[in-house]
Amino acid sequence: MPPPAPLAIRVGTRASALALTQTGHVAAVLEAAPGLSAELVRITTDGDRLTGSLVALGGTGVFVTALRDALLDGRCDVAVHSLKDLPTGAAAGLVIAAIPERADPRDALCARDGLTLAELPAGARVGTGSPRRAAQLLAARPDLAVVDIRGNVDTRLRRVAPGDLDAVVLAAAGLARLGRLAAATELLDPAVMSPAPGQGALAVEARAADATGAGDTGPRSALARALAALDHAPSRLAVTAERALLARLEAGCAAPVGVHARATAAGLVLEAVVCRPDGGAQLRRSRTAALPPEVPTDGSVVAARLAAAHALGVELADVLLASGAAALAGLGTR
Ligand SMILES: NCc1[nH]cc(CCC(=O)O)c1CC(=O)O
Repeated sequence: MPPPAPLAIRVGTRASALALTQTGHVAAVLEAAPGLSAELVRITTDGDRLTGSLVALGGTGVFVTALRDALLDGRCDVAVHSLKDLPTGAAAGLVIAAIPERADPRDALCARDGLTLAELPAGARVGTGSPRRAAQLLAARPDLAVVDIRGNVDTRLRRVAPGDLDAVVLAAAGLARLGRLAAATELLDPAVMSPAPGQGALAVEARAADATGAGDTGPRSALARALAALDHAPSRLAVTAERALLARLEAGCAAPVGVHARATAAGLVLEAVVCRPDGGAQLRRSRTAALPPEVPTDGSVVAARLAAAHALGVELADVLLASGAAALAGLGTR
């Protein structure tokens, strides 16, 4: 008998250069899995169509709602998102089936003439559309003029030009995926510029029914197995803590909140900042959780480690809330 035709997986993606690069990586992994082939399905989201500032668009979900709708009505089988654009609230019927190995979560300063943040002249004009980046820039350098910008990575990089901006701040991961990391003049220390929750990570979303059953033998389980193999446990652990903090703070991706999780010998260290939008005040706090020792093959240990990471995010959020984070950053009011 000839081998069965591969199961064709339709991979939903936004059509930006960054999204196509990210999705291409995931599609290539699925294509290489036994029994699968992959094709891209381009979906236009509100975040691509509308040109207002991100804050005015309402923040949460502008880049993902159309992709989720396409998954739910069967126009695609998996959808690839930048995890930091994915709202923390669960979508009924969908799961984050894989979080591939995370790239560098840091933000990058892309300045003229190779300048670093400390070297920018007084009053320099720095572009970002992110309240989180704006507030931390101003906290580090109150003399800077922060300019609200939008657009894809290349559009933003082009704004660094005589008579326009002296610098922009972009995610290092996005620059790297586009082959533009050379434009970075400084990778900003998270102690100065705490990244967005989940920055640098991708989320592969799928219908719950397709992502379970990795142990079965039917054709559908080939997808479940491939997604499980694509998942990177340390990355999922880190972003679980970061997103638990974001959810507990009731902060969207447009909130002036930064957080960064890293694994150390002592356990998972979570460091977060909540800023007043003008950068005039910020709360920086950190907590560490000792995790149960890793046993990758034991599902209950994996679940216990994720639960501990989630609890760490909630705990650190509560520390911040007890210190006045909600009033400082205007959380829960949008
Ligand atoms: N909101 C836009 C967006 N979503 C994900 C990335 C970069 C890649 C990543 O963080 O994974 C970017 C661009 C940027 O912030 O510079």
